[in-house]
Amino acid sequence: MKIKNIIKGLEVEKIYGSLEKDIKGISYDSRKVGSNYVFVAIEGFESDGHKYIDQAIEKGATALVVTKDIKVDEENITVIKVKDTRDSLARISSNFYGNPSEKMKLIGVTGTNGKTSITYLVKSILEKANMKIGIIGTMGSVIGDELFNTSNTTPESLLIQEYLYHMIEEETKACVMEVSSHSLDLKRVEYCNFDIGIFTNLSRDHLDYHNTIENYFNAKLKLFYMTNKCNIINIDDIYGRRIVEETKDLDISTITYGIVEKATIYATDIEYHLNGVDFKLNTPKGSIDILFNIPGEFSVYNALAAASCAYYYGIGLNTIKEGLQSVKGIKGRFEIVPTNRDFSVIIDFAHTPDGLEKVLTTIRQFSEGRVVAVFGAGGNRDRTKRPIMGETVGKYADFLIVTSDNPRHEEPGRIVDDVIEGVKKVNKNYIKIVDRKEAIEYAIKNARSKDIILLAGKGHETYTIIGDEVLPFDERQIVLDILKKMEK
Ligand SMILES: CC(=O)N[C@H]1[C@@H](OP(=O)(O)OP(=O)(O)OC[C@H]2O[C@@H](n3ccc(=O)[nH]c3=O)[C@H](O)[C@@H]2O)O[C@H](CO)[C@@H](O)[C@@H]1O[C@H](C)C(=O)N[C@@H](C)C(=O)N[C@H](CCC(=O)O)C(=O)O
Repeated sequence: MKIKNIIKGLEVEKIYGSLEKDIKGISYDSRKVGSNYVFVAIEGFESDGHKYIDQAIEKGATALVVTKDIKVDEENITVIKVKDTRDSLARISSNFYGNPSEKMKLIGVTGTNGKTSITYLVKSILEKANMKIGIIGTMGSVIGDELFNTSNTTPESLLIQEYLYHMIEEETKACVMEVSSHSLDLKRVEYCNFDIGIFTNLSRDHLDYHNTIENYFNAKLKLFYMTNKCNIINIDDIYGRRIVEETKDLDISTITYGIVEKATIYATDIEYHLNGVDFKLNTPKGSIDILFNIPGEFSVYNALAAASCAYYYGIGLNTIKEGLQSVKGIKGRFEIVPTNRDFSVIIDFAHTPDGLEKVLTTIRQFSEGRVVAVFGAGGNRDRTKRPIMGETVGKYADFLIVTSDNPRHEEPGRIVDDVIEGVKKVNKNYIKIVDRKEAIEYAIKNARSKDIILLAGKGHETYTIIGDEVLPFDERQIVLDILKKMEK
């Protein structure tokens, strides 16, 4: 594609050199530049892409997108100066891949908790309506029948556009994408043509990045100004009600959902049990009973969000029911590990105070024995939430084993101490075992009849991040190995 076509719609300050060159690819990382590439120099948090321009040229870049004045051989290298290279990266990536989001139904899901589950529920329902669906999110990206692992929940704009392009090639009709607050702030989803935006809930998280919950909210809010057709909002959440208020003058539809507040789509007759939750799904076009296979109130909210999306697309209630009921579970979301013992082990991704409260109150509804929580907090991420996580788990669990969870570059013992600071305020029944495998082993070896052991934080992850290393760590397998060892 010629440079002049790639930069269509780009806000350009100055251009040096020819726009007639053919471009074979785009990269914002000098190490990944190939022959006849555009290199986009981004001023990041750790480093500045402008420092790597020489390397990018050496590797074959023939065009540069920059924000700073630079000196290069203008005969051979085209330089495009812009105000914002993150925004520019999103624009040129979308152009390069033929603006794929305009050729499909794109559904964005944002909020602190529930995003991943909702993407899989939407996929399940739309598939029952004979639509081929792609996913971009925490558990990787689903394109056709393949799963591609991504390190971010919402990848960089270049990768998003590439994935959407491949989805179109696979004749995918819709993509459900988890949209993180970081991605909204860092313009990864700019120029994505969203049909629908879904809001789940908002609670304390990522304050290391956003500093205040208000900034965090404002980042999420952006999505609801980007959608073209419909915003789907949980109005039982105070921030959901704010989104409805803030976007009320936009010329798009709003569907609200909830259990408590008067919403467009709502649940009644809710009956909770350990293996799921039954409820009546009510819509303006009628009601239907749902036997949902994932327990907890949070599951009702997730199901309502997905049902609202399907409802907007005119999918009938029976198909919605079929789609919801055919989901037997979602990896790492209230996942019960089969132990064949008189105690239970549940793996859940909960890693925020609100997420932990939701999963623990759900367990509390059915627990007949003790609730034992094995959990920790991630390193190089929001420190302020650690004691609050400790206090929350301390309130709901009978016994706590505070351990490591992706320490990254921090000293794991110190992170555990930060968590314990909060635990101590409410509960004295805790133990510190920094090594997560040993912590799980301790929980299982000391389990009593009817105990429920919650392994919180890792969820679907099958690795642990220590320093820059990503090491294998699959909790399902670890539990089974420990049980096997105990049999000997
Ligand atoms: C804070 C943050 O989000 N940082 C993201 C950001 O990094 P950055 O732009 O600051 O990169 P940098 O390291 O300073 O480098 C600046 C530029 O120099 C370039 N460079 C660097 C070295 C070199 O040799 N050559 C070169 O060209 C880099 O490619 C980059 O373009 O842009 C990178 C490329 O897209 C992201 O990978 C990176 O995410 C980091 C890894 C991250 O962990 N982000 C987390 C916080 C995040 O985004 N999380 C959300 C939410 C998850 C949740 O909900 O729990 C997510 O969506 O995943």
